[in-house]
Amino acid sequence: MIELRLHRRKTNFRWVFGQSLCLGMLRLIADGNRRWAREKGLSASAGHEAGVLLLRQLIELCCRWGIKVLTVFIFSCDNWSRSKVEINFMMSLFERLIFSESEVEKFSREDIRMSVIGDTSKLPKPLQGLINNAEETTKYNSGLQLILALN
Ligand SMILES: CC(C)=CCC/C(C)=C/CC/C(C)=C/COP(=O)(O)OP(=O)(O)O
Repeated sequence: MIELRLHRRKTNFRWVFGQSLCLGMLRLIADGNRRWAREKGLSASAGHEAGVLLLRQLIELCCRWGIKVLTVFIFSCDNWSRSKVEINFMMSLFERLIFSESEVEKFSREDIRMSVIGDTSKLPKPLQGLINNAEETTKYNSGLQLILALN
């Protein structure tokens, strides 16, 4: 299994995907959203939003390259120490861009099975509901297994 910290400038995606294709699984740790935004003179929120869009592209690539299991660590316990505003923004991103019904429908059309690992009990209740719905809706899909590690 390949594990890397996802840093836009340092990651050789071609190499990573080549290796992962052989092994069928890839494990990523989201990192550097704020640094990337700062370098571009953007806000942390813009960095997180770009991070989620990058995640969507990675998922597409994994489907295309035939990777069977993609695990992404998108929120760690340490992240709770950030400001309330930033945490709320990250939670709203997860709700809107990953677990909303319309996004889950898209994942399902691509035959992606979604699962969440980690302690979800501290997440906002609406997000918990969306996660349950995503797991339930996609549980019989047999393409890419997308595992999102939260908290
Ligand atoms: C695959 C991918 C990129 C997904 C992004 C999903 C997302 C919005 C996660 C939010 C929390 C997080 C751990 C961001 C990582 O960058 P950071 O805020 O720790 O940035 P820093 O390392 O520059 O401080």
